[in-house]
Amino acid sequence: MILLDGKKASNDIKNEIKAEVDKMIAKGEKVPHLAAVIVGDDGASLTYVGSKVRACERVGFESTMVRLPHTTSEVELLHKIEALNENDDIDGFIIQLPLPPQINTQRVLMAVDPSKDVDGFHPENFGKMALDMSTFIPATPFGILELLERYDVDTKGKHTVVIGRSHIVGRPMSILMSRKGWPGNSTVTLTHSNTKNITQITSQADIIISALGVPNFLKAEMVKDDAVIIDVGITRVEDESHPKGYVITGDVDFENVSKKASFITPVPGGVGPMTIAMLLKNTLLAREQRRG
Ligand SMILES: Nc1nc(=O)c2c([nH]1)NC[C@@H]1CN(c3ccc(C(=O)N[C@@H](CCC(=O)O)C(=O)O)cc3)C=[N+]21
Repeated sequence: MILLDGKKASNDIKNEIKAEVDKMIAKGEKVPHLAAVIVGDDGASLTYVGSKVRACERVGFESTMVRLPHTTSEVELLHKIEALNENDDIDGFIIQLPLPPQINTQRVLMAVDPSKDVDGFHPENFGKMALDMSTFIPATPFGILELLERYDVDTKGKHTVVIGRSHIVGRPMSILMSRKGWPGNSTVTLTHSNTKNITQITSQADIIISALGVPNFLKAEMVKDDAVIIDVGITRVEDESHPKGYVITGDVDFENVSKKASFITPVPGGVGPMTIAMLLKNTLLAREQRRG
């Protein structure tokens, strides 16, 4: 079994990005500037956005965190987005999800200038991705592709089973794994909450990408020998014995599944850190495209 070490790969990527930023600085160019908008004070969301800001500092990017109260109206958020779209100093920005219930997420994501949409959530960018056009690929799926590539995982002609059809992971992942080229070229089955007999499907998978959010959902009995296992789950499970009061738990019963797997991502330290590294990569791309 080979561990797909997202912590290590993300550090390598950050060093590569840092080297690019150093070149920009040496030439007297403006460095990439990422903004993150967070509405409300959900603990997990604040942690993730905090990690993104720290990652920016680490590679030499400028960053701005925009904090809005949980009572923010959709119109107020749309005005903030308009300001970020027009602010020439900002190269890319993200609206941290989930948003409070009074705000329509799809309308908000459609308001982001596609050229600054480093999350790749705008329908124009999602459409481009589905059509193999160059665009911002959503950070989590992008990070998974990057991990498969860095560990030289063979995906061609393999059966990939994706669990979960979310707009930010499962759905784009199913499209990307079926695309021509590598990583990709696999035969994809997209499973979800209405899938019947999921064990019958996962047992036939060469590659399983689980983005469900149910701790320890994927058991050893559901996996065939030598499968490649990608765990996107990051649920906080209460645990009094831990200083933080919780442990981050993946979708995969790692202890038992890892005994059968050829490659497997740990949680934490797998897909999560890759997500942050690829957001930085998209922001660097946004800067380069805006410079022309
Ligand atoms: N607009 C938007 N873009 C996102 O990319 C986005 C989002 N909204 N909403 C929530 C999800 C989740 N997400 C994670 C990022 C990093 C870790 C991460 O670094 N995880 C660490 C552990 C972090 C911890 O201690 O909680 C790890 O897995 O090792 C996890 C999850 C980005 N998301």
